[in-house]
Amino acid sequence: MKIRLDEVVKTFDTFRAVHGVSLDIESGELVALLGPSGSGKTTILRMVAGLEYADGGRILFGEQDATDIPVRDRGVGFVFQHYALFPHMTVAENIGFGMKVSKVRRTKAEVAGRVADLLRLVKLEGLGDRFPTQISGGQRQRVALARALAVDPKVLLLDEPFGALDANVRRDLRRWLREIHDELGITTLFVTHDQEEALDLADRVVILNEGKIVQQGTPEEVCRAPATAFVMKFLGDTNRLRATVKDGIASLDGLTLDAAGCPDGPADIYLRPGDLEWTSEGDGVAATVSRVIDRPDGRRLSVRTGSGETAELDVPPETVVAAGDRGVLRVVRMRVFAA
Ligand SMILES: Nc1ncnc2c1ncn2[C@@H]1O[C@H](COP(=O)(O)OP(=O)(O)OP(=O)(O)O)[C@@H](O)[C@H]1O
Repeated sequence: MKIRLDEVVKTFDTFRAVHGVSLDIESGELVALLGPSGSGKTTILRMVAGLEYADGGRILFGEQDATDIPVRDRGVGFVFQHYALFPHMTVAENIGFGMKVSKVRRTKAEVAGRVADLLRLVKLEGLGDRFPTQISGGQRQRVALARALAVDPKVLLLDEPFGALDANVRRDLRRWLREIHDELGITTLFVTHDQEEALDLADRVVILNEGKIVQQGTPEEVCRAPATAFVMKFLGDTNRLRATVKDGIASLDGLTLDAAGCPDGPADIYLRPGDLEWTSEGDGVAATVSRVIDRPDGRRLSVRTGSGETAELDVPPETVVAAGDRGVLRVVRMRVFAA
């Protein structure tokens, strides 16, 4: 099922939470809505679900205007952050619940067969008789997904489904969700404020800020060519160094860098920790190491430049360096935006 949002607007009292959002989600695509808290992600998801009405623009399911389709006929499955499993029902009863209340009539044996298939799909065979309090948080979210899938949704909506789980469980669950998505091919809209999760999971990432889409593209596109300083900062660790641009050339502590397309005047140079190299001499920005932080996969240096700005960069684990060392920051790649 293809979904189209066309200039969708949502206002709560006087506060505009969504400002004319247009977005196409292709059939079978997994799209992540990514943005900071309050950027309108959940509101957009709720409008697609029919739990909230847009007060401007249109939402289309296929060719049909969604406002003409009652919520229960939209064929939407949901999973929310806080597992809304029924505590007094077993795992199997939770998964089967939607089928029992559905318009599609199924015999007891059909429901039981489908529940068994879903338990296998979400790798919870043997746990059907447990109650939600007798399984882990990650297992509960898998039950919630099985319950959402039980009624053969055409669209799957997931709102921070792994938000309450610890980092390792989250990583496992998102890889697993991706596998399930690849197997079933259901059009999926996934809300998260976690960049790593969005980039790891989605075919396409839609980045929101203050109720507007600021950029959308494949993970590769948004990582390689962030459209604005906001996207650059939001997608991961960055250093910002102040520079001046004149005729497409940025000057930074005596170093000149290509800034084609950036208007003359003050500018910010953004560099990720992996965009800088540490050398003892050569072309670059002179700096002094203020701190070395050891990590399993390398060493992170905090440095201070000659003009007093700070930056962080990563060096291989075997690099011999200590606080107080002087050296040069070599710029491997960078982005420049007008300040
Ligand atoms: N029912 C409501 N009444 C009034 N304001 C609301 C309502 N729902 C959401 N908002 C406001 O709309 C804005 C967008 O909220 P929304 O929940 O969509 O953001 P979000 O990006 O999902 O944030 P989070 O990651 O914190 O869940 C926020 O400023 C929020 O306070």
